[in-house]
Amino acid sequence: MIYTVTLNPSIDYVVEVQDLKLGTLNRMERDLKLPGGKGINVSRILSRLGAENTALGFLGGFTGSFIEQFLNKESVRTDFVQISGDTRINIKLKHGEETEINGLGPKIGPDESAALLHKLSTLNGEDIVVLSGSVPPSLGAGFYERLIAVCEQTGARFVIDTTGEALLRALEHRPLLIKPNHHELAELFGVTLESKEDIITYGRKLLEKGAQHVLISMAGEGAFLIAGDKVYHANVPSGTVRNSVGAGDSMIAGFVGTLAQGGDLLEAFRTGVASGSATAFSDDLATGEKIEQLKGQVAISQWS
Ligand SMILES: Nc1ncnc2c1ncn2[C@@H]1O[C@H](COP(=O)(O)OP(=O)(O)OP(=O)(O)O)[C@@H](O)[C@H]1O
Ligand SMILES: O=P(O)(O)OC[C@@]1(O)O[C@H](CO)[C@@H](O)[C@@H]1O
Repeated sequence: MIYTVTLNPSIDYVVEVQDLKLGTLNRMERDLKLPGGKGINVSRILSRLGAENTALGFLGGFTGSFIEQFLNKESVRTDFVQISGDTRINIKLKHGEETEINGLGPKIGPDESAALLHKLSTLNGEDIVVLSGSVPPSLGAGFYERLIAVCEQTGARFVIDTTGEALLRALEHRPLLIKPNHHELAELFGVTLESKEDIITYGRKLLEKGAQHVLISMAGEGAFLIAGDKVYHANVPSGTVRNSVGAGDSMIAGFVGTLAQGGDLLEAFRTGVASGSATAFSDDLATGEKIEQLKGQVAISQWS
């Protein structure tokens, strides 16, 4: 079974304003309220791909109830720790370009964090845990390390989608997958990546530091998968980008869901890319049908 962990879920309040003017009243053309947070997005796509999963993390208040009900209506299984604070609301403002304003997130108390660690301690070696997204400030920057330690005790494999020090510290624990985009990869090493060869050189370093598979997404410019001594490249399908929120999460879901269902590495890569693009071409996250449709447009070749 796959478990996703979203420490800091959100309602994503998607607001479309045609001609945004700061310092005055603007009226919305359209708005949309969606359950958000990276692990939750992974869970929604996994369910659409038929991959059994449970969404874990913290939810509280009226915003938390909205998310739980929405997920349950989509038949996403949930087992969140209920907290006393209100789950945050993140604003996704579409005004020709996309501007995001993400909340800090509620305070998580010691009993609440202990309850999540306890849930994870019941997993086993058959399970995969996807750890995604920001950590609420009250949990402290090292909280992912505590979750990884529990995964290691149970034998569950883990995927981590975070940035900076937290990602680097996770590598020695041999994550099944990490998925930086090329900008995050450059930031991790404090370098400028001038060419595809540079991207591969630094991607390989993440493998050397412990990651089992490294996916490097480059938005509309394709993606690399680095595994063992092989590097594969995928093109991305063409289409009209409507929304980039959750494209990376969809890619992770497509990859991990395929592996968990017994698919091979290249099929996982293909499904990952198709899932990311299918979300980029949709208002909400991708549907299973759209992902299937796009898979045929993803060509994978061995790069080196
Ligand atoms: N312009 C695009 N055209 C086609 N596919 C895209 C485009 N942008 C994103 N995607 C798809 O989504 C995947 C992930 O995109 P990206 O590299 O932007 O990751 P990310 O930065 O983690 O995404 P997010 O916007 O969710 O943070 C890509 O590999 C690709 O499959
Ligand atoms: O603040 P974080 O946890 O870094 O990111 C949260 C978030 O921006 O990521 C998801 C898209 O990947 C959205 O659903 C959500 O609003």
